[in-house]
Amino acid sequence: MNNIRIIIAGPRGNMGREACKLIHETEYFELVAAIDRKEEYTYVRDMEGLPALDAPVYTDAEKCVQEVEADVFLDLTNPETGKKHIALALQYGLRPVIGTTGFTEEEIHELREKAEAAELGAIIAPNFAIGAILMMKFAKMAAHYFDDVEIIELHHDRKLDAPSGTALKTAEMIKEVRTAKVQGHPNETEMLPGARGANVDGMHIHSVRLPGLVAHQQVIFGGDGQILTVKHDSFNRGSFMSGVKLSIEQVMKLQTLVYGLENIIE
Ligand SMILES: NC(=O)c1ccc[n+]([C@@H]2O[C@H](COP(=O)([O-])OP(=O)(O)OC[C@H]3O[C@@H](n4cnc5c(N)ncnc54)[C@H](O)[C@@H]3O)[C@@H](O)[C@H]2O)c1
Ligand SMILES: O=C(O)C1=N[C@H](C(=O)O)CCC1
Repeated sequence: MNNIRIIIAGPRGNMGREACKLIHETEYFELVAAIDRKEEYTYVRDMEGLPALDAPVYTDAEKCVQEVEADVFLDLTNPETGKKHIALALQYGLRPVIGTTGFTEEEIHELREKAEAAELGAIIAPNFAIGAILMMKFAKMAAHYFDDVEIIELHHDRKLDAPSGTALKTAEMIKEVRTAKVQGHPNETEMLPGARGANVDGMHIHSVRLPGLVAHQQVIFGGDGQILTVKHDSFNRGSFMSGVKLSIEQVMKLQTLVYGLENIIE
């Protein structure tokens, strides 16, 4: 098998550091360049705490994809940059693996058309943790039997987006099978705006942000005399790396855009 040549954006972030380690430790992965915000580093090996990789560091993403031959563009930056990078990768014939969130349905549809026209694989993964994918799948399964559900997502207080991509994805998956219903008392009033959380098709999503947390979610279903809770916790960024590895491998075999690893994992 040929090496999979990877460009990473955001190598010094929490996720980027783990991903650089993963690439370094995987025999058939090769880091060919990194994209950083700071003009301070020449090679990845110059970055504190990162493996001794000779990949050059760019601050201009377009220059990077023009100059470096690569197969996969791995983005672990922020929602705004992730959107720019996925378009850039597809434009220059690279397969994007995007870990950032915040894509609308229309944006995903448009990007899928671009990927298919270019015959390129692309993956947008709101959550790379295999346990979180199973949590979403189990929640969808339960939604066949319970129409009343609330989602509580809990993350570290450095997170930029709310609700989380995982919570939105979970709500979308539940929506596919749940009988539409406005939940709670028909006359309920919020004494403080936002008290009932965000509303997706009558389901409520609550976002908690606290130091000490990493990424956690509970999906709570209520029925006559019973409650079912489906729960997942990521305690460190290492929990996401098996999904990052799988995504890099799978994107090489795809010719379309896949949104969510539940579409890849049986
Ligand atoms: N899909 C998943 O499973 C998953 C898991 C964890 C985090 N995330 C998402 O991944 C992203 C990164 O998370 P994190 O915890 O590592 O965040 P972080 O803030 O620790 O790291 C982000 C890094 O991106 C860099 N960056 C920002 N803009 C950039 C640009 N224009 N070019 C190059 N680099 C740029 C920052 O300098 C920083 O080093 C976030 O959007 C987060 O929501 C996804
Ligand atoms: O740390 C984050 O930010 C995470 N974001 C994902 C989301 O928005 O669902 C999940 C994993 C951690």
